[in-house]
Formats: sequence, C-alpha cells, structure tokens
Amino acid sequence: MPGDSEVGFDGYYVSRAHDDVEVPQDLETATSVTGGFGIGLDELVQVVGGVHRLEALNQHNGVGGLSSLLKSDLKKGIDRRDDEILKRRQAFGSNTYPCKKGNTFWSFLWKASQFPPSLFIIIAAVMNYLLRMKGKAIHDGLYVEACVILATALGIVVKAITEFKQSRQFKKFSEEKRNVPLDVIRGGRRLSVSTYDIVVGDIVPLKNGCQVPADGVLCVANSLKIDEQEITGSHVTVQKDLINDPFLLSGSKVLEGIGTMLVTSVGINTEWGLKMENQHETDEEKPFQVYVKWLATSASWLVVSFASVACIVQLCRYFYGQTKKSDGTPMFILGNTTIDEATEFVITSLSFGIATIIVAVPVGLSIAVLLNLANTTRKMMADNAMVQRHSACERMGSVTHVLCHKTGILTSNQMSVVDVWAGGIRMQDRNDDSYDMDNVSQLPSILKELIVEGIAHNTNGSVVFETGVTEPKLYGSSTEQAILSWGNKLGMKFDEARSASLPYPIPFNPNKKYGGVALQLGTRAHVHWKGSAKVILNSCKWYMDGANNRIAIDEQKGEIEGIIRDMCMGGLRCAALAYQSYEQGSLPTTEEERSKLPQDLVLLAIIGIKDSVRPGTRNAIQMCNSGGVKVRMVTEDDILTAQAIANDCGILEDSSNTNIMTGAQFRDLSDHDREQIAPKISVLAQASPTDSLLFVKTLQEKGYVVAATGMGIHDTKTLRAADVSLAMGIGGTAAAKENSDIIILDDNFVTVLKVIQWCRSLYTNIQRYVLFRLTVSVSTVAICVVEVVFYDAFPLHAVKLLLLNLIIDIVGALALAYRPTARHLMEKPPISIRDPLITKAMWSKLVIQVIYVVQTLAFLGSDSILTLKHGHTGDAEKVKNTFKFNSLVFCLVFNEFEIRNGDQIFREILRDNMFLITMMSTIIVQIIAIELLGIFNPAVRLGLIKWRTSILQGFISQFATRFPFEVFHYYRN
Ligand SMILES: Nc1ncnc2c1ncn2[C@@H]1O[C@H](COP(=O)(O)OP(=O)(O)OP(=O)(O)O)[C@@H](O)[C@H]1O
Ligand SMILES: [Ca+2]
Repeated sequence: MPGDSEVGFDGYYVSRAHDDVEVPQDLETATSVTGGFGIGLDELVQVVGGVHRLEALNQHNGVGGLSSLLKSDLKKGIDRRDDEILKRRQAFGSNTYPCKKGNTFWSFLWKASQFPPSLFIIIAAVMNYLLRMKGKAIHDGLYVEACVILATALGIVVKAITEFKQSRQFKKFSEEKRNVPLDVIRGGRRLSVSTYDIVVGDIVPLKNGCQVPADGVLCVANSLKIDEQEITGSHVTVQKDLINDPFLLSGSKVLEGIGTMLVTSVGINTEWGLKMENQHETDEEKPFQVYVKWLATSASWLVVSFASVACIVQLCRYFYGQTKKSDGTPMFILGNTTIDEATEFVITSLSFGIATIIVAVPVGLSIAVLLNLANTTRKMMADNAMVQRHSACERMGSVTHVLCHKTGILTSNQMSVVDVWAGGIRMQDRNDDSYDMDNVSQLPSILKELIVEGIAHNTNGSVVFETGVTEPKLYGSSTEQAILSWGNKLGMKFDEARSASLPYPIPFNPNKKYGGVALQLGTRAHVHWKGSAKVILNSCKWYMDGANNRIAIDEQKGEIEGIIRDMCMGGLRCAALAYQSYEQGSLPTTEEERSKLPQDLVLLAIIGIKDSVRPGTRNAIQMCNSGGVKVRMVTEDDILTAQAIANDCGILEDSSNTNIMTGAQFRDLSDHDREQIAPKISVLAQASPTDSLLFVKTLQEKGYVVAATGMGIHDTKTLRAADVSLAMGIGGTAAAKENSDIIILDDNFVTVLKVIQWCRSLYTNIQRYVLFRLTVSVSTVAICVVEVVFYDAFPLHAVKLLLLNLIIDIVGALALAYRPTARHLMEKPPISIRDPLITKAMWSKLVIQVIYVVQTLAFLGSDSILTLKHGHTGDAEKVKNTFKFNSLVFCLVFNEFEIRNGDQIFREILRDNMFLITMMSTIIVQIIAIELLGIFNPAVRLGLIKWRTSILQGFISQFATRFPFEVFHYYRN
C-alpha cells in the first residue's frame, strides 16, 4: 500500500504502557465506541480532547491499545474516502486562530485626543469663546470657535481612524501570513491544503524549518528537534521522539530532522490558540512618530510663549499710553478711558494671541506622518511587500547594502535538470547534441535502475498521478521536484519504485549538504545518498561505467571534477547521486554512524540543475547600484555557480574574481582584514548562516546600514541582526517570516527595489511636510511678533482668517502624502542614517522663506501699495489685513509647490493629481471666501490689482527660497 509506507505507520506508536495504573473511564468509552472507522478516530479524539488529554492518557496503561486502535482506524481510513468522515472531522473546529485582541476604535480615539497640540488648539478656542462672552470686542460670528474645534476634532478622528484601519489591516496580514499551503495526508491521499483547512485526524509530514500547524502527536520521528519558544518561552531546543515526548504544539518550529504527526486539535482548541485569545496587541512605535511628536509639541510650546510675549508687549504699551489712535492721541489715558474700553482692548489683544496660537500650532504634523505611512504601506502591499514593523520603513530609506540569497530571490526557483553525467556519458539539454536529456536509452540498464531506485526512495518529495491528468503532480522542494521530474523521464514509476521497505532515512542536512535513505531489498540492503556534488564525490571510491561495471574512480576523479566545474560555471546547481550496498544485517545501527557519509560510495550520477535568473533582476540591481545601494549575494551554493549567476544578474560587473569569496575564507580572516575586505565583497559563496551573520555584523561595524533576506530557520539570527530584515513570502519558513520586518510576498528581487523606493519616498514626503508645516507656523508667529512690535497692529486679527489656515494644514498633509514614487529617488545616494529629519539645508530654506514672507507683508502694509489716499480710514485697516492674509496664503501655496517640487522636474507635478487638486481647491476656496461670500468681512473685497499682487508675491517667494541654493550649488560645483 503506497500510502502506508509514505506515512510510515509501521513506526506508529503513541505511548508507553504502565501496568500499575488504572484505565481511565473515558478511555474505556473510547474503546467501546470505536467500532468501525469513521466514528473511531473522530470520537476517539473527542474523548481524548486534544493533546492535553492525550498527555494525561499517556501516563496510564491501556494507551498502548490506543495506538493500535488509531493505527487500524487510519489503515481503514485509507480505503474509505468518505466525505462523511471529513465532515465529522471538521466538526472539531477549523484551524483558524483567534488573533491577538486588537485595540478598539475608542482606545485609538482616546490616544489620539491626548496629542498636546490638539489640546492647545481646543483650549485656545474655548478661551476665545469665553472672552467673547465677556465683552463685545470680538464681533465675529459665533461659528468660528465651533469650526476650529470641529476641524481639530476631525483631525483627531482622522488620526484614530487611520490607526485603527492600520491595526485591522495588520491583523489581516498576520492571518494571511499564517495561511500557507501545506501537504497533508487525508484519507490515504496526499493533498495540498491551506493551514486553515487542516482538520483533526489529518496526517501532516513535518520537515526542517516548517511550523507545526496544529497540536498533535507524532507518528514518525527522525532526529526531530523542535523549538517551542513561541509557546513555552523556553529557549531550549527539545528533541521529540515517539516514546519520551511525542506531543507537538501548534506554532512550534521544526529545527532539524523530519517527522509525521497526527493532528489532534486545531485552532482555538490548541495551546497556541488559548494563548492568543488572551493576548492583546502591543502598540508598535511608528517611524518618525516619536520625532514628529516631539517636534510638534515643542513647536507648540514655543508658539504659545511667543504669542504670550507678543500679547504682553502689546498690553504694556497700551497701558503706558504708547498705543495711539489714528488721530495720534493715546488710546489709554488713566482716568479718561472707561473700563469698558480698556477691557475691549485687552480682550482683542488676548484673542489675537489666541488666534496666533491656532494658526501656528502644527496639529497636522502627526496626522500627515500617519497618512503618509498608511498610504505607503498600502501601496507596498499592492507591490507585494508586506510591512510587519513600520519602523523598518524609516531605516530602509538609508540602507546601503542588501545581502541577498541566490536561490529563489535572484533566480526564479523553477528548477530543471539540464545536464547529467552518468556512467561516463554526458547528457545535456542542448538541441544540437545527440546526447540529449530526453534520450534515456543510452544509459545502461543496471545503472538506470539504481538511479531510479535512489531518486524514488531518497526524497522527501513525491509524485502523484491524479486520475484524468497525464502530467503527474510533484511535491517537495524545487531541487527535489527537478530531480523527481528527471526520474520520471527515466521512466520511474514512483509508487511502484517505492516498494522497498525503509529501515531508516537520513534526513537531508542543509549544513552538510547531503542526505540519504536505507532500503531493504530481500537479503541485501542499499543505502542511497544524495547531496552537493563535491561533497558526494569526495566520498566516492567507485563509479558505475557505461557497461554496468563498478570501476575504481581514481583516474576518473579529475575528469569528473572537471565536469562538475563545467556545470557550476554554467550557473547550474550541482548535485550527485551515490549508493552503497550492504550484506544482510551489516547496516550501521547507531544514529551517529548512520548519518555519517561512508568513504566508499559508488557514484551513480552527477546532476546539473538549472535555475535561471529572474527576468527584471538585472535591471533592478542596476537601479540599486545607481541609488548607492550595493547588492551582495550570500549563498550556500558552490562558488562557481554563484559566480556565474552573479555575472548573469549584474552583481559582478566583470568576471574578475577579486570580490568573490567563500564563507570559510571570510571566516578565517583576522577581524581587521575582514573589516577592510567586507565592503568590497560582492559574492560570498558556500556561506553558512553564521557566515552571513558575520558579514552583516562586519558591515554594520563599518557603519553601513544593512538589509538582509532570509528563508530558512537558520537565517533568523542574521535577520535579527540586520537593520532591515526581509523574509521571503513563498520560499520562506515561518520562523524567517516571524523575525522579519518586511515580507517579500513574491520572493522577487524587483520587489526589494520597490520597497527601497517606497521607503525613500516616504522619508522625503515626511521631510517635506514637516518643512512646509514649520514654515507656516514660524511665518505666522514671526509676522505677528513683527507687526505687534514694529507696527503696533493686529494683522491676523480675525479668527475667521485663521480658520482657513487650518484647512491649508489638512490640505497640505493630503497634498504631500499621496504621491507616486519617483524614479529620481534611485538616482541619489541613500539618506544618511545620521542625518536629522530636518537637514541644515531645510532649516536654511525655512529661514529664508520666513524672512521673505515677513518683509513682504510689512512692505504690503505700506499706504502706497494699498493706494490709500487719506491714511487709514473706514475699512482700510480691514482691507489691509485681508490683503496681507491673502498674500500670506499665496506665499504658502507657492511654498508648498516649491517644497513638493524640491529637485524634481515640473513635469512630475503635473502628473500628481492629488497635489494639483488640493492646491487648486485651496486657491478656489480662498477666492470664494474673500470675493464671493465675503465671510471675513462683507465690506472687504480685494479687487484685481491686489489679487495680482498677492499671487505675484507668492510666485516670487518660490524663487526667493530657491535662488540662494542655486547660487550655492553653482559655486560649489
Ligand atoms: N534537496 C537536495 N538534494 C540534493 N542536493 C541538494 C539539495 N538541496 C541542496 N542541495 C545541494 O546543495 C547546494 C546548495 O544548496 P542550498 O540550498 O544550500 O543553497 P542555495 O539555495 O543554492 O543558496 P541560497 O543560500 O542562496 O539559498 C546545491 O547546489 C545542491 O548541490
Ligand atoms: Ca537555500
């Protein structure tokens, strides 16, 4: 029975028996209900109630009976492929896990409302309202404070919604991440199902690096080492076997060896499920958030203190009689001025201070950062990159080195055998060659039989012929599939070929790069080996020639090595098959002896497996190079293969091998030499996970920012050490994914490039918004202070005007957040990690812009510009203030253009719809507000000339901030 040997029921054993303990009640029930199959397994499990109960049962005798019971049930199950059975098994629950409890919307709202700048504004608005109640000094409509509060509240809600949505999206991502396809055995057939669809009673093969998908009990185990840290918290690796510790917990990881488990409980009924149910999501610190929060809060305090100083100065002046009416007499004369008049002035002054605070406090900062981040992660998801830790986005923009595995990232992971040497014959997949791969008849019969025997048994993959389909379905790793597919070409009938009983397998050891299997063939036994060609060849004493003779390898060894070299230089992964025959009873007995490669093997074949470079990789690597990001290949594969692939994808520009090294060479260098050499190495081949860890650390010590990719369970240390860790979504193990910041869902290097681009653009977007918002704040405060101190006026007196600024605030955030990535971002070196978010250049831009705005507005205040013939009379003051305000708005709008534009070409702005829309709407709102609605003051209309002047002032401001920089750059170059 094929399924039988596959899952290895012969080794099936659940627990030991203790004679001295009584049979528990429910076990008796279990045994009694177990008539035929169908009821058997299901009810049994129900009675047993998951691993915990099984464990308890394990302590009792009679459990030996359980094992044989299960065994016979399962055997019967192989014959009965009932949907009924599946349905009943499904009744035990689905394998979906409750995620960590997410925070509710209200908790996000509560958190968002505690943002100090928002509080400042709300307090200011309330105070303004109270002042209004007190006196009639503020004649503006009542809706002003309401609007300010509403807008601020809206900001808080937007922030809470964004964070809430992000947390929900993150939960969805985590669920998707767990949803990996898995091979299981159900009803005797091998199926590929999602982890979520596993049911109680499924048999799940476990291999190196995979995550245990549900709670269960071992049926077969071979040097199985498990990491249960996630569940028990202990760092100790546990050795699982059938006798002492056959229980597996969902969520633990297979570190080594192979095994097969029977699922006993799923989803919420598992240990892991219970644990998750009681856990709360932890808040992750978002990138830039800390800095921006600090910035916004300190800016707010500064604004408040400046506004207070301005108020105090104004009040002092007033009470000392320095403030004059338009006719030149002091406004305040002690004894003459009524209390009402004085209060009115005080209230106006205070409300001016409050207005300044409302404009200048940068509430929008943290909202903008959040929107940017949410938007970027969404776009990245669409580009197949799933961000797990947001803080990585901040570092990714600064990455200088990307350490990249070869197989599956740079290459397509679509493997096929294209070159074979066997029995002195070389067969290649070249059309012009008579020794074609398809021409299998050239192989001598005995050799072919041995090869087929080796391929069929010595694999953890399988070939399944489904009814009605001619092409068989292949399971296993890509390498295994390629070899199995070649076996099919040789005429291997997988199920038939696997007839021999297998005394023991030797699981493939990725570090030693070989694995094997022993098979009993009547009185003789064969041990088949398979592994990296060099390793296997070194242990071969013989080879099979073209006439089925076993010949000493000595003279041939050099030639075979030449063939391996030739294959490797062609970029092929090179594997070898070998075997050894044993007399009856002479098989090694201890595990240690078994797993050691004997030194007198018979070489059967050398296999060259092609795995070509993914299309687009070369281009992406070139773009990384131009962006100052160096791509380094770190691979476990042969140095020659690595070199060929590196040449193919453009990591090695010329074929000189000065910057290529093996892991061992790198390891053996002195610390000093290693530091000198590390930045120059392009390819590190034959590198173990510890070598790549060393590589990452050495680069980091030199001050580089390193991103590393990871697949296997052994890559986790490297991933943790790297500044940004990238796990592969398809080829990656659960352990690698859990320890990564970003998951590359399609395993494609092109996606890595996209991630870099997105993160760089995120950084510049945030930089730009911060610059814009600070310019608004500082300009407003500066104008207020200057006007009060030099002109003794209330320039931005009307709170209504300030309301508009709040709109600019939000609009500005939108305008700068929703931007497409720009190609030019990859033409610049990475952002230095030591640079502050606001660079010196930005500070100077800010100062220049503020000086420009202040002097412009002061200049606009002069009577000649306003064409006032008789000094300030009637509405003149109001016209002047509206005019100034209008000019300020246009300066800011153009400033936003300038900031958005940065060093980009104007053409790109025209493609940025969001930006154009927001900018246009700001201008339109401004026109409507002033001219049509006249909400600021019905009497105040600016007229064409003043509008033109305002716009011109704004337009000039672009050049004003730009010009000094152009000059600076001109002289520097
Ligand atoms: N299943 C296998 N059977 C036989 N040989 C294998 C198998 N897997 C790997 N090898 C051998 O080990 C070599 C290295 O493979 P390995 O998977 O360790 O590195 P890689 O995947 O090519 O590199 P990377 O570290 O970039 O992923 C292969 O060229 C092959 O000779
Ligand atoms: Ca690998």
